[in-house]
Amino acid sequence: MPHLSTLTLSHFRSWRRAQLPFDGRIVAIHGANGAGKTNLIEAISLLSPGRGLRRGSAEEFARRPEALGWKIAAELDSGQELETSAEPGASRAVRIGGKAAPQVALASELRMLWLVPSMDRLFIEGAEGRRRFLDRAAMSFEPAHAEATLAYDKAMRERNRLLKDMVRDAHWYEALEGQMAAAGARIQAGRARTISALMAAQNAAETAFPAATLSLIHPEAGPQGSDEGLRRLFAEGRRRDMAAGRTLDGPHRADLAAIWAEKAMPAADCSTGEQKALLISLILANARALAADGPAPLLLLDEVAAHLDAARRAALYDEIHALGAQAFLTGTGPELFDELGERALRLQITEEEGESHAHRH
Ligand SMILES: Nc1ncnc2c1ncn2[C@@H]1O[C@H](COP(=O)(O)OP(=O)(O)OP(=O)(O)O)[C@@H](O)[C@H]1O
Repeated sequence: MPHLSTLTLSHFRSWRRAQLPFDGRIVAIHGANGAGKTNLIEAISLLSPGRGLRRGSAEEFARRPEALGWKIAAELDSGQELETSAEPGASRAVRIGGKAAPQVALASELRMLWLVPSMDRLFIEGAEGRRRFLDRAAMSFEPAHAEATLAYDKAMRERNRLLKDMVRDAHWYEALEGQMAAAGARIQAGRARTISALMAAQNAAETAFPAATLSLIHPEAGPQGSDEGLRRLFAEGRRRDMAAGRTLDGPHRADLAAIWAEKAMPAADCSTGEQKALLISLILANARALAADGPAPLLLLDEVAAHLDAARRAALYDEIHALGAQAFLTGTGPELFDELGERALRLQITEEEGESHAHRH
């Protein structure tokens, strides 16, 4: 399975400089609050396209107070080298094998899934987070999903500008709506395939985690799936959209509905611990589905262990180990990782005078 064999951090958040070797085993990271554990796995998350697991900006990542340029470099077991960095005031750049590359190209090098504490409220908060969660899963299966969402958003922003400027001329809209419909239909198809793949992977597995029944829903009924249907939806919505000054309906309003299958309970009504178990279940299902026809993804699981009782924790570790995935797990105390035994490499993170350090033991 592909894994990181070395990670080098330079001036990234609380990390001034570090070079960390890994061996493909699970990495159990412990340390006090604020030591820099999340910063470490956030750095790894930036080896995939996007803004990382905390959705930060290139500027925020720069180590304060110096605010020099930052850099993250990794060597994979295949020998491939990935690097991402940003100079002060510039956006982040990517190099693959020493050559400048677009950010989206990272998705073809490494597949990565993560679970972070801010996702604990995923089922309770607005649709945007769930949509992003689903789209990230879709991208993990098909990197081209990212391009479709970028194309859709770009055309929609231009359409919204016309709407705000009260442009009435239909032909200005037709080209943009055509682009939105084509990209939107691809997005919706990718989402539908992802939902089927996740549910199939949950149902096929022997797992300690609950299965969720998933569906794609929309705030309004309308043709949301096909190129032609979407074209009609946008054309018919023009007058109403103009009054609102933006595109009111379309794939950008879709939502992921989740139900705890066995209890027929909507996820939002499940307990905090149950919601966490559902999320873990979805991430594991995603990882299993990926591993079924390709390499297992990297897993970044921030403070997941602390929320689970000992039996569920042991089950999680067994399932990750069975996947063969290189997983990075964080927690405040080393005892949270006892059940992993020899299956994990252990890193303690400490912080001194605002600088994080890693100690292997
Ligand atoms: N740009 C930055 N420059 C320097 N330090 C930073 C920067 N951004 C965040 N920090 C510091 O990093 C620390 C937070 O690190 P991190 O979020 O990794 O903690 P953690 O070990 O995961 O802790 P917890 O267990 O509380 O989640 C804070 O002390 C914060 O001040």
